[in-house]
Amino acid sequence: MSRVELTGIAKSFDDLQALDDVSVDVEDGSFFVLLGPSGAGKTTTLRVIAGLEAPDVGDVRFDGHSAGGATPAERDVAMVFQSYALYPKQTVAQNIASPLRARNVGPDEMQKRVEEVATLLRIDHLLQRHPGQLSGGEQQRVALGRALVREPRAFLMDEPLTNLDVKLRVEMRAELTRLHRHVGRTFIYVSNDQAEAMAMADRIAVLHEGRIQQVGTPEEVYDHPVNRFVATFVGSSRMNLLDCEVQDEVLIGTDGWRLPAPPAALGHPGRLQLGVRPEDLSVAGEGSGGHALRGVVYAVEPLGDRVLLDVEIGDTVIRVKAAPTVVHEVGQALDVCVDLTRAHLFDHDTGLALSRHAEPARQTL
Ligand SMILES: Nc1ncnc2c1ncn2[C@@H]1O[C@H](COP(=O)(O)OP(=O)(O)OP(=O)(O)O)[C@@H](O)[C@H]1O
Repeated sequence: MSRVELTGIAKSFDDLQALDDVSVDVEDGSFFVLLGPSGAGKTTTLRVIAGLEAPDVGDVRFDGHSAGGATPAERDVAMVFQSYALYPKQTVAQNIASPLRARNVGPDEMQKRVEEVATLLRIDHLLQRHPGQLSGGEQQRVALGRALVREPRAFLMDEPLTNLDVKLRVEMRAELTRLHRHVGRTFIYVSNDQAEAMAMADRIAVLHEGRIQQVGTPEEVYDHPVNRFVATFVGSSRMNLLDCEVQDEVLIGTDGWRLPAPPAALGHPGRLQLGVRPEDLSVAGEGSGGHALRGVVYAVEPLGDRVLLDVEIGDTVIRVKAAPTVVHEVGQALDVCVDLTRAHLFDHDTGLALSRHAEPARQTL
């Protein structure tokens, strides 16, 4: 059992507020990702959970009991870092066994547990090697093995895949989710890579400048971002933002375009931003209908299964994921169709989403 709750955590380093009123509830056995850019406060949050950093304000609870002044060892959590921190002079088997040696586990039991963990991580053939004889991915598995062998109540992982090459990262993502299902323990995983978070998490907490922006399933943060930061941080291609305002049930773009105003925009005075993901845009005449923006192709990036088009709409360049079947050329004029049922609206000044998901337009222009 290990439910981890943070309530109203604040932490400052001198005059820098690293965490501000951070509250999250991590369910027992879930794969919870703390996602945010560099400096957002992710590692500090993990260190507060581990007991390596004392919060100025707030409480950490494990299964409903306050961790108070409990030491890291008393909290019984295992940390895995991006640097593997293996003992270079010890074999893989000795490295994995090191937490058990510290707990005076007998040699037979120790060997059995090390072999079980090594089999699970598919490094059982490497047990007699030293870390210097291993690839980065294998070293990371040994570091995971050392955390797994003690069967802690929760695993805290701080960007453990950062040092691996892209292919290995993707492979290890799948390994970690398999491992999580197998051990059934709580994983709290820090990442600045939204794709990693989307692929692995049961739930994601998006952190920015020390504050939790949103907590939800990957689908919730992707489809219903609560503000512009979450909307643009989550997604492999950045969400397009177009400045506009609403007049008489029409969204009027600063760049001169007009679209039917989604209900959420009606009656909202002042400046807005229309947010549309590249996959919710298409080139007119390529199959999908919708309301169109007139533009000129600025750049073309073929990806094989899709073509990324940068299109100038007035002074704004937006990105469109287009079908690869039609050839597009720089300078070509075209109409970009907007799927308004998938569009988002933000208050220009506060960045807050007007509605969590805009409804289909009420009128057709
Ligand atoms: N011991 C410390 N002393 C002073 N400032 C610190 C300390 N630890 C963290 N900070 C500052 O607190 C802020 C949050 O740091 P933290 O390491 O938690 O961010 P992060 O989201 O994990 O970033 P990264 O992805 O770069 O590791 C940063 O501005 C950082 O410089």
